[in-house]
Amino acid sequence: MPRGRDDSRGSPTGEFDYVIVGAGTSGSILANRLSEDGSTVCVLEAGPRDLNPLIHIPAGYIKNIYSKTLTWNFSSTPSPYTDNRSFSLPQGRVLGGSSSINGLNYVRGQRSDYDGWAQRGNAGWSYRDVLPYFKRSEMRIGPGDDRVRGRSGELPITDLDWKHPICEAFIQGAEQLGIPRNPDYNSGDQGGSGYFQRTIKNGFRYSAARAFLSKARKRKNVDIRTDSQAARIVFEGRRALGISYWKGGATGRFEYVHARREVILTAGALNTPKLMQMSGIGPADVIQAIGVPLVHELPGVGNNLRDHYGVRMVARLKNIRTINNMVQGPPLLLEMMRWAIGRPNLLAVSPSLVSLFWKSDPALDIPDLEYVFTPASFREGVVGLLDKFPGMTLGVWQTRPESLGYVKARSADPFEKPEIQPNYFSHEIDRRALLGGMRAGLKMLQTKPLQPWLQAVTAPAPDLRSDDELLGWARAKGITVYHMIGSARMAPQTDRQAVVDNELRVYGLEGLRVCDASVMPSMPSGNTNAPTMMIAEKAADMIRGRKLEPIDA
Ligand SMILES: Cc1cc2nc3c(=O)[nH]c(=O)nc-3n(C[C@H](O)[C@H](O)[C@H](O)COP(=O)(O)OP(=O)(O)OC[C@H]3O[C@@H](n4cnc5c(N)ncnc54)[C@H](O)[C@@H]3O)c2cc1C
Repeated sequence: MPRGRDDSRGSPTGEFDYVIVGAGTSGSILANRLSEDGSTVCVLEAGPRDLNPLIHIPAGYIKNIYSKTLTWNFSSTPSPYTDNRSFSLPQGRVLGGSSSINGLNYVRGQRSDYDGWAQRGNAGWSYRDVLPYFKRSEMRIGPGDDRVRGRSGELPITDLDWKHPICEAFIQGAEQLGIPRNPDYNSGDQGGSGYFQRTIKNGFRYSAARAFLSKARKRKNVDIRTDSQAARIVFEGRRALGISYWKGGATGRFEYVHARREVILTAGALNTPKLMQMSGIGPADVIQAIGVPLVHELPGVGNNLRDHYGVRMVARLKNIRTINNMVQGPPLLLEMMRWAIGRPNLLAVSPSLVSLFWKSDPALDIPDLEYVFTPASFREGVVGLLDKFPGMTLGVWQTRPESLGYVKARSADPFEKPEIQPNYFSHEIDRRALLGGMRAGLKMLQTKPLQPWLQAVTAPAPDLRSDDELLGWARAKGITVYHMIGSARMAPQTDRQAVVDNELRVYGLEGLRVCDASVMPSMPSGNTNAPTMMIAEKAADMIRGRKLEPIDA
């Protein structure tokens, strides 16, 4: 019988109060919080344990995002808006999920992101409501206003300790363009530039698994099952009863775990909608096409997928050593030694060092662009290899994209990859914003403080400066920023695309919630790990019938 069409549930392997599918950013937090009071929790994770040392050394990022074993190896369907290119879309497939392979930058977004979620009918998700949940996870090490920053959570957030003159010159140059320094872009007031805050402490990456799951793992009431890939949510009528899954891959054992209270989906914005569709929840045509019985029609499952789409502008430098020259050959040994003795070093930095949030149009009242700056540059057309000469890179993306994509299961086989169409750059607003971002970025790369070292801007090439040329370059060279969200959208039931209510319960069904990046109603203005953590923290309280007091700050 083909995989996934097997009507049996699989061999029973016990029952728990909660069954969580996916031990990534959100699943790790939920496992930790839900087991605090003695409730029993089973966590199913398709990937392996996080034993690979490159997960834990921040510089390992550059290898692991291309790992065949630690990611899902997904790629996008080509689209004419991005010159019919297919994008590699890595998602973590290991304990910690994408937080084990991500770029380590901690960014909460803007006050108006969450106020916007509430205004669109999602009561309880305004900035004042979500702020206590951002704070609860966080162990901020460094300056910050304690009204908005957490000090006693599980996740260390540190400042960059490795400095480079080009970074300072870039920030000074931005100041000369009227973009102020911002001492804390996570304070609720995002505009300006400064250094990224990172999920790194003492030279090590703090994935959600390291920060949260490691605590849950020590409890007897928690069972973490790796190499266990959910194949189907099992229903009795409209109630989710448990999960059928493959232990040990496609040739392994087919098993079933029962949930006494709830099944919680935290498989990420690509796998959660795929699992729902394979379980008969989603758009009727998609369910019919994959040949599984329709359990509940929800047209929004898999739709409303958003991601950030950005470009990397590059300049060649002279008379200075940049990261390019410091991590190739013998200088790398020096950095390794510095890492080993706990001195500031290049193995313990996030891939992007300087942050800058600004506006694509001066008429806007809040930033709509995120810039990431690093004194390093990649070889043109070569994945993951740095230039041999000194260089600097300024990436930019529009923070709140309007382009909408989708995810569709291609069959009922859990091991078949889904069709993913992000539709990057398909919306005019996105193209206008990125054009403004490129124009401002080119100025930022050529300010007076950078002149002593600047040789030439090499990408986009100097002969590409008209609107059409820059947009053409962005279409041809743009990249994913790996921030998939929105494919199981939280919205009031009056919205035809709504998948979950404001307590993250799946509409029309019982005992089933989605608590990961899929539920975001719109893109927060920044990277998505911190907002996903906030969602999981809040979900844990909703499930337990608790609530932290809102904070007015
Ligand atoms: C390369 C990369 C770089 C990034 N950089 C940053 C950054 O610098 N800062 C930032 O804030 N954000 C960043 N992000 C985004 C951020 O990491 C994600 O938004 C966040 O981790 C999403 O959390 P999640 O819980 O929704 O999903 P994930 O963390 O991806 O977790 C999903 C988990 O579910 C498991 N799973 C999936 N399907 C199944 C199944 N059927 N059965 C069992 N288990 C399953 C997966 O293996 C995975 O472990 C980056 C992401 C990537 C991929």
